[in-house]
Amino acid sequence: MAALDVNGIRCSYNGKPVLDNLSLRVAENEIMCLLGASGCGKTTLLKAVAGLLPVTEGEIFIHGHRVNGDDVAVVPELRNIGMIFQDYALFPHMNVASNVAFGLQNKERDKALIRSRVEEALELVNLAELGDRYPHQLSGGQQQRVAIARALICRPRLMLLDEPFSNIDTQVRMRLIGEIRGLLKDQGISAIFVTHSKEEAFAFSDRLALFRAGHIEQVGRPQTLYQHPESRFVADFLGLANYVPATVLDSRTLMTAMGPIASQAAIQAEPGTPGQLLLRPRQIQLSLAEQGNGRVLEQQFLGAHTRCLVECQGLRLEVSINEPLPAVSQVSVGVAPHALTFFPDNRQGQRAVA
Ligand SMILES: Nc1ncnc2c1ncn2[C@@H]1O[C@H](COP(=O)(O)OP(=O)(O)OP(=O)(O)O)[C@@H](O)[C@H]1O
Repeated sequence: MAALDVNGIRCSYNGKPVLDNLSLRVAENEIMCLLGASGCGKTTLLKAVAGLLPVTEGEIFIHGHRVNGDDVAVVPELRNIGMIFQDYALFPHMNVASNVAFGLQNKERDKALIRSRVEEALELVNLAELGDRYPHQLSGGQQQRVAIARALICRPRLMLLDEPFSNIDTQVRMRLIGEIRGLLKDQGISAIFVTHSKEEAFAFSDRLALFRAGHIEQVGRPQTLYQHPESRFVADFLGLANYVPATVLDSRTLMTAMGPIASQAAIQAEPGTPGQLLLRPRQIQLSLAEQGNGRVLEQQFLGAHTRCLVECQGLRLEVSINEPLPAVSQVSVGVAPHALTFFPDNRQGQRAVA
């Protein structure tokens, strides 16, 4: 059974539609990321799932139970959902333990039980020692952990996180993301996580849904979307993309200005079809060669890798290499063996075929 099933929902604000016939399924113990530009409807979907916004059409099931509709309208507090927001929303006048206990106090009267559940939740987020502190005495990362402990104390089976890491500085962010991901996995909690940042989406999610103006453009594993986007919109959103004009030679080969390029998977287009080959900066290989077909125009050493702008047969290619090359280099430009992604020119919306 899925943790969440959203079937063809529509939501609007003041009569203006924001989500249009949107469907999404989240499996048990899966972390799904909603990624997309500002205003495309990510938070609106979270609100609809949480029951904070009416759904005008469609169905929402949480762990198999329908939660919306004329005859069933499950209120937010009965949906067994934990929610975490960007601004942590901690009460400044309450210490950490009281902030964490807050979620449970409406549901539970046994004070000893509440105390032990607070301890358990604080231990899970590595804050066991800080129960007496107040929010202003904590770092951003620690405040976010308190917010997570407060959501965990009610033992939700589905967690909704709306840009939970955007106020955390970059040094701490990736570590916190790894920790929270591990925690959700250990506790068997499914999650939906909203972000603008593709790095966060890649690091945190099992699958990601890329939004575009109220609908989902593509959903799948982060690596699949990055390496095999179904549209140029997805390709461009997820990172730097080179497009090399190409023509299908046969089901395994494209002809380009750089010569024939072999694909490790079949290309689903007729021989002779013109289009664009997608090459990520890491999929292009350079080797120093005096008679090479390329020339390095620009280089930027960026620490973990070097960005290189290369001119090759009239094309300008963004390439990512480990170490900088000697200045004014002539290079031979090749393509790392992989299953090529090809966008035929005549397809509507430039859908990919391989
Ligand atoms: N309460 C509201 N009343 C009217 N319009 C709203 C309201 N909340 C959101 N909207 C509009 O609905 C659209 C979707 O908003 P939503 O908050 O879901 O986007 P988002 O993808 O989460 O954006 P962001 O990444 O900036 O948070 C936007 O055009 C927004 O202006």
